[in-house]
Amino acid sequence: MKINDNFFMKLAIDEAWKYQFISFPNPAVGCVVVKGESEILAIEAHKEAGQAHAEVNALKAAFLKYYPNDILKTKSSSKQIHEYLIKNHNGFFNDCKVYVTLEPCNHEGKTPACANLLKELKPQKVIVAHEDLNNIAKGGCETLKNVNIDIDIGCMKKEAYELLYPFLKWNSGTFIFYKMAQTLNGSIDGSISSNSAKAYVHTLRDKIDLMLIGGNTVRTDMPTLDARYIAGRAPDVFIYSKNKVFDTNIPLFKIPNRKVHISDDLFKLLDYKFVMVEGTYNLLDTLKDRLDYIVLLVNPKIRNGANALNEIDIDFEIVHENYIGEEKIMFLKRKS
Ligand SMILES: NC(=O)C1=CN([C@@H]2O[C@H](COP(=O)(O)OP(=O)(O)OC[C@H]3O[C@@H](n4cnc5c(N)ncnc54)[C@H](OP(=O)(O)O)[C@@H]3O)[C@@H](O)[C@H]2O)C=CC1
Ligand SMILES: Nc1c(N[C@@H]2O[C@H](COP(=O)(O)O)[C@@H](O)[C@H]2O)[nH]c(=O)[nH]c1=O
Repeated sequence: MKINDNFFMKLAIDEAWKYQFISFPNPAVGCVVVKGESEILAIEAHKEAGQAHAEVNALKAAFLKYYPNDILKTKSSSKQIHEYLIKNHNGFFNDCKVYVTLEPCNHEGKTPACANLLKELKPQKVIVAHEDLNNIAKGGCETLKNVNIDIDIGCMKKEAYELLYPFLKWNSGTFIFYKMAQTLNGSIDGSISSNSAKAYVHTLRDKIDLMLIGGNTVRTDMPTLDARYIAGRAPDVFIYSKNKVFDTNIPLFKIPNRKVHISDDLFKLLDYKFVMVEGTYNLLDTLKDRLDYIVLLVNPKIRNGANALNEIDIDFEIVHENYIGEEKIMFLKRKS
């Protein structure tokens, strides 16, 4: 593979995908710092809303790579890191290139503006994959150009757009993704996922506004649908059902402060910004026109079990793929 801007930006994009959805309501963003021609000092991401942005994490990690015992390692809040680096950078970043998947923010929100930090640190070049479309945060590239920092915009823009897309959608309406776990041979019933994949799913449950689940799954599994693997918050639940008759003694109805909607009208979903559907092939076929992304978790085993319905016929594009332990995770969208 050629070591060029695309190579470094791909590292930033892949890092950001690890926190896709988990950074809600913020976008998933990744950042790589390279010293000189090709010395990679840091590959970082924005991990959670309220925590430091990708650039701040990457600039901190890059500095500590050269000065591992510097007092900077004790600074954890974004504001502290900004202030410390601005006072103590000593020109360290002047021969560095900073690759970031989204234009550095130009406004003070829960954390200080990344464009302001970069402006002070004066890296040799900032390479941005996608401009910020958010009216409040945009303008970072302009700020950097105004102090003569070399800027390049548009490196791996399509891939950066797929990364940014959930954020654009939940900011302007409702983002809906479908989560399905299966074995290598496509069976979907019983316990499939490893504990680490289940913990990942519970991390998603903790972040979403609403979970949609089919009526038959509720009757068959009598599920809880909480985030107990990570001691997280249980989302509201929408049971998609025509039948509408359920035993309300099952655990999902017993969670305090949870709203449970039982309906065959999907209009209610639009009251929520971030929705996860947990289901399998039948429901996927029914809901396919409404889904933004599909998250498929494939456990590397083959075993007897319930499988796909015969009539299903959907083509997907793989937007991103990775592993959670031994489990394959794929982010898919329907081919248009
Ligand atoms: N591996 C995984 O990730 C998951 C596995 N599962 C497994 O899947 C199996 C169940 O799958 P499946 O039988 O497909 O059941 P689902 O509950 O996922 O989907 C079918 C149900 O959705 C409701 N539904 C479908 N179309 C409509 C519509 N147009 N309007 C309103 N409601 C509608 C119906 O509920 P009703 O009958 O109440 O009207 C129907 O029974 C179980 O074994 C469960 O363990 C389930 C989720 C995730
Ligand atoms: N078995 C299975 C999943 N099944 C989903 O989890 C629900 C059970 O949730 P809870 O009662 O909270 O444990 C079940 O009804 C179905 O929607 N999901 C996965 O990621 N991996 C798995 O192996």
